[in-house]
Amino acid sequence: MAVNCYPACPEPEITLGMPPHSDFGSLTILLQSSQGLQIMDSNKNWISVPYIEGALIVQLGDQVEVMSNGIYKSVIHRVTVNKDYKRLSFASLHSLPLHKRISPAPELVGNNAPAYGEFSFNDFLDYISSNDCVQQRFIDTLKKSNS
Ligand SMILES: O=C(O)CCC(=O)C(=O)O
Ligand SMILES: [Fe+2]
Repeated sequence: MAVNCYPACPEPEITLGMPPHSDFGSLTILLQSSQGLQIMDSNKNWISVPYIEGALIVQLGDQVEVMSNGIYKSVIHRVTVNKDYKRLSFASLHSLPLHKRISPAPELVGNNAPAYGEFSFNDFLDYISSNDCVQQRFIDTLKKSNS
């Protein structure tokens, strides 16, 4: 579980509360205290997720994208800030075990080559400790050129 706190910001137009990313795990279940979450659509436009009191937002993560061989995409999202009030979010992050090696399900690959390479949580940790994750997401490093 991650609890995120975004203080009110005097110049919200020149910063972000959280930069664009997709979550590493399989599923994220999120509760937000006010609007701020944005998701990227297929045309690369940012769409604000409406605030509905008490609603839980479910997002797919990178593990589902890889296991489904790209049939389901992980959600690229970011968080904006505002100048009037503090925002909180509670993210319940669901992931396969840390040592588990994850790869596209053969049933979904069919006769084609898999679109993603295999990875584990350790590979992900190595990547985020030595790379700029805003420039390139970890999942992009797993994509095969045939995808
Ligand atoms: O604050 C939010 O709405 C999103 C938080 C988030 O993306 C995360 O914890 O990974
Ligand atoms: Fe996230």
